[in-house]
Amino acid sequence: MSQNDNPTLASLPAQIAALTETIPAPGQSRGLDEMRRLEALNAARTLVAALESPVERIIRDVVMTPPILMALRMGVQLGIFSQISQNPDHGVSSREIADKAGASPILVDQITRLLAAVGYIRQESVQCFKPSTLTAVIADPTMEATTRACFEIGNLCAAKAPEFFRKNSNQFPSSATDTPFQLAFNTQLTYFEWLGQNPELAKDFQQWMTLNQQATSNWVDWFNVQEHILDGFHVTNSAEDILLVDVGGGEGSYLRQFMERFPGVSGRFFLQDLPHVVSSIKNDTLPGVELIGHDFFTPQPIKGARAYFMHWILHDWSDEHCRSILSNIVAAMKPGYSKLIIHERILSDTNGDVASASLSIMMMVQVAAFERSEKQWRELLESVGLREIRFYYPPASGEGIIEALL
Ligand SMILES: C[S@@+](CC[C@H](N)C(=O)[O-])C[C@H]1O[C@@H](n2cnc3c(N)ncnc32)[C@H](O)[C@@H]1O
Repeated sequence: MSQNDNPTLASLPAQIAALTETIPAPGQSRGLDEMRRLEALNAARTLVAALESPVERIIRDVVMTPPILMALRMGVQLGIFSQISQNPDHGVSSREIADKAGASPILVDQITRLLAAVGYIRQESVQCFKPSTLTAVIADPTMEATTRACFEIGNLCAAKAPEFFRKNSNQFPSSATDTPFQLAFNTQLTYFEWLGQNPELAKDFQQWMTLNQQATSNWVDWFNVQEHILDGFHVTNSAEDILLVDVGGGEGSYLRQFMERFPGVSGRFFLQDLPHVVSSIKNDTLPGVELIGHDFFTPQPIKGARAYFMHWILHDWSDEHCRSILSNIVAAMKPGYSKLIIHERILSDTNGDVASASLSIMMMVQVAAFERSEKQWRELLESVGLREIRFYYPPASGEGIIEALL
């Protein structure tokens, strides 16, 4: 019996289409719970891998990925997503997009053709487009900023990486001032020093941080903050009641999340980051938070807090730099009381996930750093005298919590 005679295989396209129809739209009340959704997504990816030939897969990754990324970046630059999402009923023509952007119509045609083919916009008729489910999402200013930041910086570093590694005999970058980033941007500055001199991209970068926070599971919902932080908090009704210091806290999205989840808890909250970041935070966006311009390579000025929190800080630095950052916090911690709370990926030693492995490569090519496994975290924290190191994993996937005491 040929495969075409096998009734199960012959009806495969119809079976998959019928199954697809049963999946509720995101946010619908009878939607899948998050665990089930991720399990189903993995199963669907296995199905695609079974159907796609190896050569098709390789061509998709190697040949098609760069133009798709470029079309997404150009979609932002030409205002394609915002225009189409603002005109859901009538749709927008290539000519209208070109006129508004001052671009040549044939350039717009090139970009819209690919964007429609990959589902970011929907083709209504010849050269006329309406929103798909992705259009309004990518037209959001945070998402557009993320697209710019990841393309302008991350993509360029990745593109320069093979040349960089050829020149350095394929060794892991030895310092944050000698990575594909410096080659790509022809600079001797580190990534963060360079951002300090490029305010537009620095703003986009902080938006990307906010997006990451919105897109990943919320640590205050799954980590037992009450038991691990609040229950042991000494309240003396004095200026010494410091609950949380967010070290390198960016624009404060994680602090805001904490305060919204636990409104009314007593104690002081601090946000620290480089002066150019802190000074860009608008006063009314973080009520109740004390802002401090602080370089975490210098002594920690806030002593004896209940918790020192860091998200996406240590993965930006080599072990040597991390020891310096950590030692400054350790010197401020009250033994047996202050907790270090690190919110980062914890790499598994086998069968790693795509997101963690990709982020680790991004860290390597931009800042000579990497994501860490449990063993690497433990060795790092023990090397600065921390103890009672515990690991907590989110319910589905994403970033964990590493807790330590002095
Ligand atoms: C990857 S971002 C994470 C920001 C924030 N924790 C979040 O998750 O949204 C790293 C942060 O470290 C800050 N940073 C870099 N070097 C620093 C330094 N020497 N001292 C203090 N903050 C620094 C950057 O400005 C940036 O906001």
